[in-house]
Amino acid sequence: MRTETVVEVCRISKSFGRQSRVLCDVSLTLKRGEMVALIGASGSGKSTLIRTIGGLIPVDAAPANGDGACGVVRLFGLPMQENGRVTRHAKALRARTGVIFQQFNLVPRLSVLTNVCIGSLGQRRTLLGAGGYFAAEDKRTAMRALDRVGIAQLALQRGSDISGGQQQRAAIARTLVQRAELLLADEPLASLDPSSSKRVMNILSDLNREDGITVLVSLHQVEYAIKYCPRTIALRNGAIVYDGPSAALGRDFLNEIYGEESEQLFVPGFDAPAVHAVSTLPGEDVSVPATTVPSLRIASSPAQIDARQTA
Ligand SMILES: Nc1ncnc2c1ncn2[C@@H]1O[C@H](COP(=O)(O)OP(=O)(O)OP(=O)(O)O)[C@@H](O)[C@H]1O
Repeated sequence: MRTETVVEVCRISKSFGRQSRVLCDVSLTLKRGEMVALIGASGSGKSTLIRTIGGLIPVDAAPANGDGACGVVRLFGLPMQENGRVTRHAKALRARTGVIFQQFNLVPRLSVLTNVCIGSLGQRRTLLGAGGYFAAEDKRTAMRALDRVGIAQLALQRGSDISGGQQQRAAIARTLVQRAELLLADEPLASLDPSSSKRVMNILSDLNREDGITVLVSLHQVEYAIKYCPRTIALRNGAIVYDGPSAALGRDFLNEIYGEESEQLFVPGFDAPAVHAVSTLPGEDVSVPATTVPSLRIASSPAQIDARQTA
């Protein structure tokens, strides 16, 4: 049986106003059940790529001369973006896609429970009843989701009164209530301490393995990519410079890709472990000794990357 393609990005570029391009001819494919890290130095285009995949900002229209570019983003086989426009499928596709931002995920003055209940709005065909209250069943579902991410006891606190890590966990709970099949997490660890970061990554990893949710998570620190994500896509100046096993991302290799910028990607004192147990799809575990990873060339064209993905 062929594994379903959940995300297909075909040669997209993105510019803001007259600035030079922030994303340059980016292509990638994510299969159902993958957990993939997106790494890159500050300003490399990680957030922009995640936002274009989520249909939150339009990509540039493909050049009129064709030039081999197609400029399409497809989710679940349907176009989210084409011809420089977000398509009419966007609403339905967004309902299947959870997005977690670096911060400002919660409405501060609403309770954590209500914030999580908001995830159920995409499932509704009708508006909420008078007063905008959620039904008891919605609240029970939200409580189960909060329990799953370990913060059920905070349900009645205001969104503004819980810690950054707890806010990220509440945002993840909301995507559970939403029943998202694809989770796009844009630097969810950006403002968290190491212990909160590990907790958030463990939750994302559990959802990926246990529920088969496809996860694309952008990360500043490569150690989390290596520990939690079997595959990493690396951006530099808006272009993909590597797409392959995270196990290959040793200090030397990153230095080769990024030069001095690679220092931004490590926490001080970090050394890449020699062996990484990684899971490519739910239930499928493989151990990849770093020393046995074939010498990986840095991708210089989408064709090379595609060839590696299908190898
Ligand atoms: N709305 C916008 N208008 C103009 N420029 C933008 C906009 N959004 C992003 N940029 C620019 O695009 C480039 C890439 O930004 P982006 O936020 O995607 O990078 P990033 O890799 O996520 O960075 P960081 O890790 O610091 O969050 C930056 O130079 C940024 O200034």
